[in-house]
Amino acid sequence: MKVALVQLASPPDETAADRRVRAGQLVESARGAELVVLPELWAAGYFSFDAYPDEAETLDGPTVAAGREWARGLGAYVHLGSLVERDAAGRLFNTAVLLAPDGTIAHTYRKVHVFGYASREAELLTPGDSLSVAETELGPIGATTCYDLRFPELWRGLVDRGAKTVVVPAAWPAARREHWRMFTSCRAVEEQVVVIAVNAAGTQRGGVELAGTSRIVDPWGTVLAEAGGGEEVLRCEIDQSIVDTVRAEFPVLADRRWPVSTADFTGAGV
Ligand SMILES: O=C(O)CCC(=O)C(=O)O
Repeated sequence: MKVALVQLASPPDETAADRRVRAGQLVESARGAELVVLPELWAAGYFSFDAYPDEAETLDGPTVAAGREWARGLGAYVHLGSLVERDAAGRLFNTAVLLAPDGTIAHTYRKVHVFGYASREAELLTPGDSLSVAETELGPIGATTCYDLRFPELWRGLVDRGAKTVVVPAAWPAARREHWRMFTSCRAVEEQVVVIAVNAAGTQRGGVELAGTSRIVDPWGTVLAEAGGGEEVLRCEIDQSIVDTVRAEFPVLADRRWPVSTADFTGAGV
């Protein structure tokens, strides 16, 4: 699978409309990739919390409309990262969208673990309550977003639903870059999946510096590609057979004992 990670910046002095145009140019430069992935809430800018209500859109809004065109134009899957979605009841979500090469929506995922540390996301957005694995021509792709990296039970839920690749759009600050590296590697090894983690770059509202460092990690823990700190398009070709090979040779998932047999863990202990 040929992938391109669009590690986009969301400078506070750029409008969302201008950013969509610029993002489209970067996406176009990824021609030849079968899957193109963008970061979390890049149109509004993750740290532009005051802008969430104004930039919120439905799945018929300008960001998904642009993504449909990109997907059709490239003949590729486009994972739009995520956008501030407004539902019919007026609630706001951090929603990831995967578009198929014909421009149709392959799946959506509303971020479950909204973030509240030095962030107003948890105050402004409603958490999602379901997991999603899309069956695609590129294999089963599971959805997570940013902070979800710290919750392994969500990842195990994706693996139990068949995920072999997991995409992680993010707006992860540079202050915790080593956590980002550690969790993306850890989840890949622990869940025996390919992790495609695409972070934002640059400095956002409030002077928050993003880590960049988008990366692809295989289930053996090998880092197949890693970006620098600035805006860039990172390309990589992934041999997806690595997932079945690693799972067969080192059958950690098959060796699970809980919750397969919880009775084993009900003893009094020491
Ligand atoms: O967990 C972290 O350190 C960063 C999480 C985050 O920035 C997010 O979920 O948007």
